Amino acid sequence: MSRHPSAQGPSREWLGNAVVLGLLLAMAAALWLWQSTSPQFTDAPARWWLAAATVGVYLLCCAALAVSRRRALRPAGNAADDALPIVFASQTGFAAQLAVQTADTLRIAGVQTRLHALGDLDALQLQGFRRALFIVSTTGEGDAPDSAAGFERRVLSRALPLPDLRYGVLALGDREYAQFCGFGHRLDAWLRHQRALPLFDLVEVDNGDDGALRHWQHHLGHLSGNTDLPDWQTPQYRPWRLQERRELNPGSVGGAVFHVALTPDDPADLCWQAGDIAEIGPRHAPATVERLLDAAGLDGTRVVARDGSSDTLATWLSRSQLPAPADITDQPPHAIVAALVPLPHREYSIASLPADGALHLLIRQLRRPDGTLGLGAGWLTEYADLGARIGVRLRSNPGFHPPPDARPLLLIGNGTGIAGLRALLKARIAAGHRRNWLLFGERQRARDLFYGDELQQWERERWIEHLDLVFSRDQPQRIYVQQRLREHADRVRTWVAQGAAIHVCGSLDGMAGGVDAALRDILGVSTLETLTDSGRYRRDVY
Ligand SMILES: Cc1cc2nc3c(=O)[nH]c(=O)nc-3n(C[C@H](O)[C@H](O)[C@H](O)COP(=O)(O)O)c2cc1C
Repeated sequence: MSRHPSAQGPSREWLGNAVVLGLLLAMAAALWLWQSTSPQFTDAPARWWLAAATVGVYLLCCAALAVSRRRALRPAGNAADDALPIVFASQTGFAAQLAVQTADTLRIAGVQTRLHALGDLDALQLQGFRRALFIVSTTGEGDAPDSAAGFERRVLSRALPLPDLRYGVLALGDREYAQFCGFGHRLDAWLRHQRALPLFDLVEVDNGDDGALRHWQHHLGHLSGNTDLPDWQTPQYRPWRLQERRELNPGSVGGAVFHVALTPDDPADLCWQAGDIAEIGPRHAPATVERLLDAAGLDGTRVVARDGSSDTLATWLSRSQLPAPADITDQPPHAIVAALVPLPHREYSIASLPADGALHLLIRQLRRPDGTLGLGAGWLTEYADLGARIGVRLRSNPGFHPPPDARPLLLIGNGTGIAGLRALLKARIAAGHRRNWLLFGERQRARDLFYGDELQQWERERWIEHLDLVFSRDQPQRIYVQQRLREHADRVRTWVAQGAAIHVCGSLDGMAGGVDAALRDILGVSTLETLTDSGRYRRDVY
């Protein structure tokens, strides 16, 4: 429902005006009587009652005007308006351009949006938002863009409770500057301080990096419920091979989870750090492509060139959004390939180190409502044959790299989140750092303890000082990592006092929020904010 005046209809406006006019006439009559010499108004009590009634009517008019003005000023993005506000602050235009691109992407996914310049917003509008995306750059030496400097002075300098707001921040910057994404981080910290809840963690973009922008798109996909939208910029995949695939949890009540190992054609591609992300180019099942080719009466073995590379028509189709058979039936293969849109990438936390000689991924098979497998899981866990070529691009994720020193490290996660934590543990062991505490949750110990032998061996060899495993369904009452964290509140405080960093990897829904709330209660809001600001509390949650 819109709050625009025209949508309320002229009759309400006329009625309102008529009421105000009536009240004004009543006041005029009262004032005339006040001055009158008529006997019933010459005695003092009657005159004072009349005066009080007149003042009361006047105050009522003022209050009605204030309420109607407040309503008229309320922004388009309030609870009554479903359009998702996309708020941007740009110095040289890139953030503004990405705001438009974000709005276009969400529109394709069926989400209505509304663009706002941050500098034009006021506190009242912000309080009206239930969800919002912020796309902001940093200029000068960590400054807000000029157009948003006033907003920072007016709004960010004060408290403004925003407990009903859920938000995401895309922070543009350049790592060459000392205060990388400084304004984005200040905005994010302020929003968190006002008790707004992040939809996902802040995404930093270094110098327009395509990979970070694809990560933002990945979040837009989840936000809109459509994860199959084309990438803004297709990754430059490198050729890797599927070397190993193993189901880790047969019989689990959850979705099947696979350990997948990939090896590069070029050994120089074995180059990443613990905490980094692999972007994978998914493909359709061969049977799906064959059905399309049969229906369109086409020969899939025809070789076609595009953008300097050659492949069969079937291979081109397997990497692309599939057209309807009728749209390609009488088309020449080169015209079909020229019109194809590449499938979007899929992201996975890397579970190994280059020293392992392979990229290890942990992938849960997720199914769409119609029962078919999702794009990435389908390709990597079911359709690709061993030895098949897999397109991979590695993305640095500095926000989740291990601490550079021997400080204690508290690793918390659930489900496939163990992937990123395993890489961090391997890096800690390689560096000789023993003060590691792993707190991991899944459903049943007998089925879902991924990499259990390895973890227990690390514990025996004292590479893991504390190994806390929490299985939600192994006892009548459900327990999760956040409860176990609370049980160990004293140890958490001791470790943090000793300089520990905290890394969280796994589900955004449930786990990450629960752990965040537990840490707030255990350490206090201001300590947790300090840990976040100093990079000692880091998350890779999805
Ligand atoms: C004069 C100038 C100062 C900048 N200062 C910073 C800075 O302090 N920190 C940072 O992370 N990026 C800094 N940047 C990089 C910008 O944030 C980055 O180029 C961004 O993509 C610009 O987005 P915009 O076009 O929306 O303003 C600076 C860029 C310029 C031109």
